[in-house]
Amino acid sequence: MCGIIGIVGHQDVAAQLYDGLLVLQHRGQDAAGIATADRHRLLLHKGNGLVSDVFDDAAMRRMVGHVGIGHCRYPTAGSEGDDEAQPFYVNSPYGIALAHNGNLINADALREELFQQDRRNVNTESDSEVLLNVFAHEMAGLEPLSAETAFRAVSGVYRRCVGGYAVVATVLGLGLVAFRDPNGIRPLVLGKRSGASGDEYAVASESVAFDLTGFKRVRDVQPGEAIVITNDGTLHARQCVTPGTHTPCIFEYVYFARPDSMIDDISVHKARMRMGQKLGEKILRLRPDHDIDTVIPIPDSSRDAALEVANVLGIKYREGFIKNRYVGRTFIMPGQEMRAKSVRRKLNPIPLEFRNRVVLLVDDSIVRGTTSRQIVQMAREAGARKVYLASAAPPVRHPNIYGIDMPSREELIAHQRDESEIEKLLGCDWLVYQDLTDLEEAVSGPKQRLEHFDSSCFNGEYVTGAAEEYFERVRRLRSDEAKADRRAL
Ligand SMILES: O=P(O)(O)OC[C@H]1O[C@H](OP(=O)(O)OP(=O)(O)O)[C@H](O)[C@@H]1O
Ligand SMILES: NC(=O)CC[C@H](N)C(=O)O
Ligand SMILES: [Mg+2]
Repeated sequence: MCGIIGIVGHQDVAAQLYDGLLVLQHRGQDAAGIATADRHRLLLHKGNGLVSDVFDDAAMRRMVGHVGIGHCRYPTAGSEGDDEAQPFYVNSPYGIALAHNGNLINADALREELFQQDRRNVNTESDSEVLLNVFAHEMAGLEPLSAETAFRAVSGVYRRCVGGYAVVATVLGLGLVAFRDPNGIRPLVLGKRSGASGDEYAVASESVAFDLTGFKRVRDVQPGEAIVITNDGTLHARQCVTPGTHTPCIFEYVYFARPDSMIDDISVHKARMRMGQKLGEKILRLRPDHDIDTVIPIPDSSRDAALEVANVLGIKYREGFIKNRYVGRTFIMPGQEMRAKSVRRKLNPIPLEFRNRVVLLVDDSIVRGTTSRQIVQMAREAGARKVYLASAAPPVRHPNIYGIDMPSREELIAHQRDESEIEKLLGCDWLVYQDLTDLEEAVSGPKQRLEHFDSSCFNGEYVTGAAEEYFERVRRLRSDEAKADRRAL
């Protein structure tokens, strides 16, 4: 799940893009990049690493221009190489830089089509470079360069690109173009700031990016909608395709997004608290006479839910695991060996919170089981009498194909296993998962703001459709085994 941001201001925007990327860092730790547009040039700096590693003072000083875009990457297609860091750039037409959050599921066919039919070469394995070339091809030949022509080009992208995508692009001589896939699977939000020189606009994956940069959240970009902010700061918006069913990715609320973000007008923090409430109620239904002494969250992402589980059960909430703040998120690391090592480096128990107690550990989700397996073991070694485990999301049984790197069913601990088998594998005394209807209701909230979700990793229903060969191909290219083989080359 990458993070994207775009700003059109009245002064140089690179420093603000940098600040925005810093707070979107949780969405992608592998690579980062910024492109700014001067009057006659696009300036681009990108590379592998955290935002703070990729940019130093010298790099930042070069990045002039009052329009720009930024990206932090969590690879879901192609390689982890720095040539696939984003934004990507094409010089024709006009000079366009583009950054993308999501995944195209027809990238191979498009790549072929671009070469054979549009005479364009995509020089990496990245689906985002494919998307850029489709957009560039659709822009080529449209005159004059204006918001109108950009909207027509985005309509062309919608006709051709299938999958989950939220996109920011800067077009030299025009300004900023941003759009969201027809099902609104990936998030994109619009912000505004009024200054002495007039209004300034920003778009970002999550509203939290605005907090640090002084923008106010205006609204979410709608599924199938494009926004163009021209160099003079004028905002244009257009529905460029008949929207499909709006199915935002439910995993954003479960894990990816920061709790201090609003996505599709829903507070992630509140959604997680409601997940905890529902989960607590389910535990009470299943075990009215439970013997739990303490509820312990698995930091970071489960905290909101765990606190509410404790409230519903009416028992103590204790921080039993201390997180090393210098270790990043383990789930979005590229290889299983690195993920497994990082759990122990990242989390350490406080034994007195475990000794002789019956503990209920709460996590937001169990995907490969890397975290929970080790955490249960740590809780036992720290002296817990019994270790129960609760997941605020249902079992993850299906691959994600819209921008989360869960390519292979075989890597998922819940694949072809029932809950008692998973319980044994994780080594806990009792395992309880949230039900999908409860999760969806928790996110939707009392105002029922959303009716449908992309819950494909839980129920195997893919809103864009996907052929079995696609899953096979993704598994072949992106399983942990395939990635390890590539790294060994
Ligand atoms: O079953 P797994 O494959 O281990 O994946 C699930 C775990 O990974 C994530 O944590 P992560 O460490 O990435 O980030 P966090 O600090 O935000 O919780 C998530 O919150 C779960 O703890
Ligand atoms: N997680 C994402 O949004 C990834 C974007 C793109 N598919 C890449 O791999 O770079
Ligand atoms: Mg976690």
